[in-house]
Amino acid sequence: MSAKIAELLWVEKYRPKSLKEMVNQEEVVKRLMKFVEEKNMPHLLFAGPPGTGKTTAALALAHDLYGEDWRRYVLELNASDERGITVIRSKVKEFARSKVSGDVPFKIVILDEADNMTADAQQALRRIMEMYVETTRFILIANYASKIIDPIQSRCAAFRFTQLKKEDVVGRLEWICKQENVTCHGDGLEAIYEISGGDLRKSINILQAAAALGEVTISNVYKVVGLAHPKEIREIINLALSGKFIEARDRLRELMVTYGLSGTDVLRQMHREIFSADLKIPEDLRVMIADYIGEIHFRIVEGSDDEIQLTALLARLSLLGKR
Ligand SMILES: Nc1ncnc2c1ncn2[C@@H]1O[C@H](COP(=O)(O)OP(=O)(O)OP(=O)(O)O)[C@@H](O)[C@H]1O
Repeated sequence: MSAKIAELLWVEKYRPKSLKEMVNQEEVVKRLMKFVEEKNMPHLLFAGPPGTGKTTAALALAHDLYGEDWRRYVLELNASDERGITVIRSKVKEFARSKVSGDVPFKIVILDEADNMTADAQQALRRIMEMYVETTRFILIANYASKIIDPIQSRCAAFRFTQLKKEDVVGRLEWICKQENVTCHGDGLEAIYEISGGDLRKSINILQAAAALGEVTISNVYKVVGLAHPKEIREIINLALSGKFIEARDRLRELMVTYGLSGTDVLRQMHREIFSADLKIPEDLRVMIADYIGEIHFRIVEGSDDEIQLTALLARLSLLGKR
């Protein structure tokens, strides 16, 4: 990626350069720092959910081992793009050929998305790892360690990355806003976390898109991800339950046009709101609505008309409210 693009994308701009800048993943960072201290390490396997810092940790480890010049000693490959094991073999061969200088006696090959390789390709990879072990260490990155064949797993020290916690994600987003001089609101940042879970890459991308609309408010966040504000969904449910069927239907139409929502988008959001403490309705009502949503969802997926089905759902809610 060119330096210019990296500067434009906040995920790259704010990617920690050194291990000590990583957010959370304390156990992992502590063990990696030991390798830096000893200037030695085995092959490594990083596994865990997307956007939790696996690639970042691999690059930061290289930075801390080799210093500012680290890129000379690192070969980054994407196992799923450059699928052919022959490509990997020839690139690694070429890379491992030149001698390492300095006090770290090996270079590093980072193989991203290693779990997308077929078992055969992994067998070939294992042989490559053995062949160049004198001069090269591999860092394999995967979402699922279980998809990596046993012989490779047993040759690697395994590191498990965990989903980042809410306070970690929100804290990091707040810090980025400060660096960028962007105004952010607490509920906007929390909404980002709700949408992206502990995936910090996704969170930072949403943050940047929302900031481009001015401020990071909850409505800008929902706008950029193409979802309705949960409050608006709850209002529609409440309108229907209180018998204001026509008004509920008009609001729903408006919402779908504004946010470009499909029938299943609406149902998914309604389904989420049914479990929200902010929707003040008795539990037996939640049970019935959840049941209706399931039925309507099935009909839409089977090809029934979005508008007719959503209107039917609102009609049922209106009748329920009249019980
Ligand atoms: N633990 C973390 N500390 C600080 N920033 C992080 C962390 N995890 C992720 N990020 C941010 O998210 C971006 C993506 O992270 P990274 O590429 O390391 O994810 P990954 O775990 O390798 O994900 P994937 O499995 O999708 O490749 C980074 O550029 C960085 O800005």
